[in-house]
Amino acid sequence: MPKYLTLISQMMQSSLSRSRWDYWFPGSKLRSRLSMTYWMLLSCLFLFVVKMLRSRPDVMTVTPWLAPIVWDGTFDRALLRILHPPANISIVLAVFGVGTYWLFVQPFLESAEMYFMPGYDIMFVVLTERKDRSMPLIPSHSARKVLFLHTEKFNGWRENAIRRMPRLLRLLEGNELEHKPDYFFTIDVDMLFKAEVGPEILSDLVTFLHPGYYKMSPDNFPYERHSASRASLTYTQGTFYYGGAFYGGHPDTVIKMLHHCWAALQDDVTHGLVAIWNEESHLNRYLALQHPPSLVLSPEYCWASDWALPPEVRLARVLSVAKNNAALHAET
Ligand SMILES: CC(=O)N[C@H]1[C@@H](OP(=O)(O)OP(=O)(O)OC[C@H]2O[C@@H](n3ccc(=O)[nH]c3=O)[C@H](O)[C@@H]2O)O[C@H](CO)[C@H](O)[C@@H]1O
Ligand SMILES: [Mn+2]
Repeated sequence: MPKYLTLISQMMQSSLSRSRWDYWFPGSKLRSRLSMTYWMLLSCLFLFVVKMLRSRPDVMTVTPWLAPIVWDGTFDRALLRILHPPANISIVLAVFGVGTYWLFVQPFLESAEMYFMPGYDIMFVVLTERKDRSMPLIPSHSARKVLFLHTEKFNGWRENAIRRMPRLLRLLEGNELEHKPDYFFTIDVDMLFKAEVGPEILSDLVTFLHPGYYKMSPDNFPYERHSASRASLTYTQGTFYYGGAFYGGHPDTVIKMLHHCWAALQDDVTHGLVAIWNEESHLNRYLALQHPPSLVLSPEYCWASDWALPPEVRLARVLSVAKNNAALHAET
């Protein structure tokens, strides 16, 4: 065979030989559909990131792992309502009103009734040791339900705060709820909703930037620094400091996080250790190393009521109430 014919035959064979792509996805139609979907998804992600970055150039709106950081002006509620149709989504918001913290329950529920996820199917779960729970709570015309559940009162503020984790696990894994909600959130009770908190918070694992540390560099974060603790993070680890007051997401994801953090916290206790910010320190380590949040709320979602608003915080959607800790904790 002449040399040039051998060359042509070799070229044809090599073009016909199956590439790795052909091997996994035989059939050209499927192949082209997959590659089209891939490019469409990639372009959507690119457009999304560009839009997020341009919407609020004064603040960080996307984490290094591409999770949105929700600031006023970064989302379109009408669009989000289409993506998360209120008719199809059930949400539980759980709060603890144990001991002296009972006094926060009424104003908290009134504000939540007004501003927490208007239009959605909401069940408020209030966990308390009190038998007498009589108060107006939320207006009787409200479509929202309040479920009171018993929880144990422990000795002292710290114990009551950390014991929320195992109690929430029991709530989510047991049969106290009629059915598992689509989303589950928990929040400190010493809070007031001041403006709408809507579908922009719906995601797999949600937490918020602590208002005291969002402008600081990670080496100034109050992470647990003692290497013996299971909450510890080194000075080169972690990107953000998250508050422990408000978190949630899909129930199964929250359950996984609670199991991990509660086991780590108990392990610390058996070694005589208490992390610097209790369960908040364990949450921070989990979110920094094990499972980065899929959505991060800006400090708009937990601002302190006695702090002035800096220009980047256009509004406080949720305010933590100024409280007299000495008096509150003395009686609890
Ligand atoms: C804004 C923020 O990020 N707050 C966190 C912070 O302190 P805080 O000072 O905000 O904690 P806190 O006193 O509000 O306690 C946390 C919550 O536990 C409940 N509670 C606590 C004690 C008690 O006797 N009865 C009772 O019901 C109540 O719902 C309260 O809101 O650090 C705590 C460390 O443990 C928690 O991580 C809080 O979520
Ligand atoms: Mn609080």
